[in-house]
Amino acid sequence: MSVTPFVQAMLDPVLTNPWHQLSTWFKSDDPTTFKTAHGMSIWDYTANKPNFNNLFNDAMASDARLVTSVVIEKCKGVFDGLELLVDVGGGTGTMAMTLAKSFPKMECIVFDLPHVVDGFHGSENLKYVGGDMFKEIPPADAILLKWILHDWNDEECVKILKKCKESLKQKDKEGKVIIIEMVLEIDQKGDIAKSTETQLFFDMLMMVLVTGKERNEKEWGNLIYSGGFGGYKITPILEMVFLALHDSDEPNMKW
Ligand SMILES: C[S@@+](CC[C@H](N)C(=O)[O-])C[C@H]1O[C@@H](n2cnc3c(N)ncnc32)[C@H](O)[C@@H]1O
Repeated sequence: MSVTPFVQAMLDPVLTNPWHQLSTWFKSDDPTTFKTAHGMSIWDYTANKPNFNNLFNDAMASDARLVTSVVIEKCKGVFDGLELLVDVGGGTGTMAMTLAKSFPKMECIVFDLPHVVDGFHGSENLKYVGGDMFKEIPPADAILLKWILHDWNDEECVKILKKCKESLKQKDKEGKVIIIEMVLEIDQKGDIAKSTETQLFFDMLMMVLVTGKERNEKEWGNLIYSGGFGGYKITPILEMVFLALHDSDEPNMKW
């Protein structure tokens, strides 16, 4: 399992140039340093530059390979019994493919921007659907958001979570949103945790490339409740944290 594609993408001039524009960005009204450097958002850039689109999607896929196996090993119960899961912003489907194989009774939909999923073919229980998560998410009884919310500011995240809630409501049963993200941590003695340096680097990366940020538990809680969800449970995996939300007012989630 190699994360070389991830490192290659991070070191590509398209992603390193924005770091050199910080002072210009600071004096401008641009939402991101990426926009100052390239004149458009990273998502418009991937739509317009097929080579970069491939590089970025391969980077995400290599990271997904690493995380998926751990998620399935440690959190199998989260997926047990689900009938239809939509991986929102699921890229080229690395995570959903593994989930579809591991849970053959569960239908999986990879939902992403059309230029990301165009040309991909699914299998018996895996489908690719192109669309915009700010407009409509296909109906599901579970929604997966892996490395999605950290790309967006609070207002945008609340919009995404409300769209998730609408999608879950269209199915006749209680649903859940499964979020794979990091939670910024400070340990019980008030010292910074081992992974804090990496987490803070990712926080800066989000500031440079997109409108998002990394969040601590309190910030996650605020987002989750503002998105209309009544409870959540956090399960640590690797240096990341696995969060699940319940589509109910029940604060004590179980699985
Ligand atoms: C950081 S990547 C995460 C990809 C994948 N979930 C993973 O962890 O490997 C964010 C994804 O969100 C997708 N995305 C961005 N804006 C979107 C939108 N409006 N609707 C659907 N997907 C979107 C991007 O195309 C990209 O695949």
